[in-house]
Amino acid sequence: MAIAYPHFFGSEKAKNLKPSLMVTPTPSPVILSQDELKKIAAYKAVEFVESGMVLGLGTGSTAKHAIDRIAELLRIGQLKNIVGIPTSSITHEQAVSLGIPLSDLNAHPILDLAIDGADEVDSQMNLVKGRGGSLLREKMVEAASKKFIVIVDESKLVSHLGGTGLAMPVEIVPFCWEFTLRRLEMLFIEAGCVGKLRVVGESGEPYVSDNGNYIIDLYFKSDMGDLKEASDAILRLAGVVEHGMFLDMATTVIVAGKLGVFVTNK
Ligand SMILES: O=C[C@H](O)[C@H](O)[C@H](O)COP(=O)(O)O
Repeated sequence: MAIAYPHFFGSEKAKNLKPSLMVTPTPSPVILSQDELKKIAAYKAVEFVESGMVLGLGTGSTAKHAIDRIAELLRIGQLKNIVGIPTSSITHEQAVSLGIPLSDLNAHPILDLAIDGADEVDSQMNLVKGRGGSLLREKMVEAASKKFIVIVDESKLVSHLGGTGLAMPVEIVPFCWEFTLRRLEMLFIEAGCVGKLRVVGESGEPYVSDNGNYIIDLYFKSDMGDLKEASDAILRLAGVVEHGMFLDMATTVIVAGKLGVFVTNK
């Protein structure tokens, strides 16, 4: 057994986690692309899917591989009677095109398992999600799942959330969005927080989520502090719908990297 990424899942901070098991060594000296690593993690996660499950279907380039694999196993009869709950319109479209039977949280308020990617994973299995804009539906579906497997390539591992200089997304209502953006920045003034309205490409037009909302991407110059306090403070702001920190939600993280595939459970 090998401890995966000792500075993350083997660290003092992570002692509530079961040691990671390296389940598959990556064939050496093959150099795998990031997308190939995402696919390896996704396929490993699908090994946990059983016939008859109600499944949360994540969003993004990693989750897409998992959905392709689930559809393939359904087609060849290795999986049966799966019901998928999609976390975005794009995942809904992908699943429909692959013939995966779908439903929603109204009909299935408790899911057996959700599988999704992440933008950042820390040593406590806390996540940043939503750089693809789907954080709200993802959080609703994944919070309703008995198990939530996160699938990432090793580039997503971070020592603390928001510390990569990359975005921590917050979904807000469009009404007076600049006001909400300033309030968000004020919350984290000591961390040098700068908020930017997400726009579509070069158009300058606001990106609109599946729920008709805008996304503010928060960038931090230094640590945003206690994550639970940060989460509560963001959610207390009127105008905020949800944020992309997924705290204490993942039950398993599957990391594919240069050394192999590692599965860590809570
Ligand atoms: O909104 C997007 C989702 O949270 C994705 O799961 C996340 O951005 C990771 O995406 P990817 O697998 O493409 O890196």
